[in-house]
Amino acid sequence: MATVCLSGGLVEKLHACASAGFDGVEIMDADLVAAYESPEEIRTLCERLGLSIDMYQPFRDVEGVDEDTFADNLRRAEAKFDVMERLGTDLILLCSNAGTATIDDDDLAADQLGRLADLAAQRGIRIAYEALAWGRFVDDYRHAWRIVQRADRPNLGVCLDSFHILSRGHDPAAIEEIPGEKIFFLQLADAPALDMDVLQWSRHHRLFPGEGDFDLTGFLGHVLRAGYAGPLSLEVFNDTFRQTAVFRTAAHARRSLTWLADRTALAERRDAGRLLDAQHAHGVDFVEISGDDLHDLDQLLDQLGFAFRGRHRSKPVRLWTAGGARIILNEQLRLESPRLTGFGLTVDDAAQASRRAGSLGADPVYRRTYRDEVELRAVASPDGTEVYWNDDDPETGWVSEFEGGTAVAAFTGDIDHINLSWAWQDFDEAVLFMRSVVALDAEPVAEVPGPRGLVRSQVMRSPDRVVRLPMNLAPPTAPVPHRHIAVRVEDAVAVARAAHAKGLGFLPVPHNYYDDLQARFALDADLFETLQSLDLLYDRDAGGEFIHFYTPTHGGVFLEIVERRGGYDGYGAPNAPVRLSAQRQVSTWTDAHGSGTPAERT
Ligand SMILES: O=C(O)c1ccc(O)c(O)c1
Ligand SMILES: [Mg+2]
Repeated sequence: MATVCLSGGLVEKLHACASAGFDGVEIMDADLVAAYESPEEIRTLCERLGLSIDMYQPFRDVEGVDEDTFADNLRRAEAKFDVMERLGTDLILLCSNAGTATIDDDDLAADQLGRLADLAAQRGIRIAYEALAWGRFVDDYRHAWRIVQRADRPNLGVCLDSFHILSRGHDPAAIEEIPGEKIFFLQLADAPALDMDVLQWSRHHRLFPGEGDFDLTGFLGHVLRAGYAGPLSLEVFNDTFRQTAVFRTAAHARRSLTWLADRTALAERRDAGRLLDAQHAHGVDFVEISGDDLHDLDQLLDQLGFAFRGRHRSKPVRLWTAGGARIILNEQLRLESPRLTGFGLTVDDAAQASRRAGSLGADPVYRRTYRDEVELRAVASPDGTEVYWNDDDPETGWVSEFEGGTAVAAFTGDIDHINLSWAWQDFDEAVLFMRSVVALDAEPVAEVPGPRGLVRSQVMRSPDRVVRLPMNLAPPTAPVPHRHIAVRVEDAVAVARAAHAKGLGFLPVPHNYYDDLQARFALDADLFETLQSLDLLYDRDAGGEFIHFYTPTHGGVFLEIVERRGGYDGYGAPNAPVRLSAQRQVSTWTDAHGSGTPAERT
């Protein structure tokens, strides 16, 4: 772990690395310079914590300069070699010159690196030369390797950093042409696919492996096939991770490395460090809403046509269902306003899913259960939202613990998707959590316009696409992140009509939306009239059509009813701005006028 990834002072960072299970660190020059502890004290602390100091970094701007400047560079280097001796580490990272280089000449660069290496050799120090993506004359790892070959010193090798290579689109396959023992160090970082200045991208937007768009499994495969046997180190410059609690970020980073090592072990057919096979979810078992008083939600579910299936035998928990859509209302937690606090997934082997989650460092959740009740296996996601696994038929299993319900649902449904919003500091960790612990795949990041700006959104889904979790970034001002449950039905128009008849107020859709819909799709008159009269939304893609509507929000939750016609594969994203604006309209009106919705006014 590079200490630059974490928040706080050097001593805290080292404690956090050790407690997360790292066995070595790259110490950042800036972290040491700002520390009150001497290099000897840091060395002792690392020894006691069981951390090796695998590298000291970075040293900058050595090669491609005139002789006077180079002489000063050697003087600077000697001072850092002194510090390394006191720290007890023998490897230093040298970044390709991005600041002072004036002479573009590989022979000169090789000569200067060679002379630096000779100076280092007198102290038993090795140098790992890294091509920065924004280096002045050397910005490609293949170029750095050519210079290292030309210098031809035993204590001079390369440092490979996935960010510099993949951000520039350089083919990592040529890594296999470098002998493994000349790769002195490996730094791993993921990143979102952005089109921006590469230095800014690197310094602010790197992510832990599994959180971005880089193919790190493929990358690491090339490095291992080259014969590299040194540490796998994370070097992630990211403003969010520098602001979150240091122990938590270290644990999060460790999960990322465990996951990547496992994926690569699979790809490379190595068995070392292999996790249990992932359990792919094949359905949503239930979604749970918690709050102090959930009677408004009882009413909402009743109006939508859900069946009340009863109360739990031993807990203040109620169950509503419609076909395979099971919604639990839980009044055990003393939350002031309702929140979506958990969901269950069906898998082949729940015990294995939870053992694998444990190996990935996920926090187990304990729910009070009695001997004659079904054992619940769950873990807590980054913001505490609980994820359960079930490998039984729910109808004969946990559902039978609910008693006293009689009604039959007005329709059959299924959970189509669960929309989860996350606070800014939890989002990246949530992507990794869903990918690693919950074994979902990540779709590319999208941006949805809303009244408060563009909202970052990313869909996570099971390989068979049955379980879908669109995730988005909650506005920083929201007191509770809004989340919703989308229920798929055969006939959304019929469900809407019946719900209207039972007095359910929908989110009012602006007339302008329907004008625009007609302009885009030229719908037939009947369908158009139906949509408009019932406040329904519509979308179409190459595969089919989508009809949907949203209920009003209760605390932080609302429901969506969706109908997929043909092979429609989206989530009505083009309608999200209209939904967000309608929700804002309702809450603005409520804030200003106390209660009620515009729909109730008309
Ligand atoms: O942003 C930088 O300057 C920087 C420094 C050291 C590294 O290893 C690196 O990848 C980037
Ligand atoms: Mg680096």
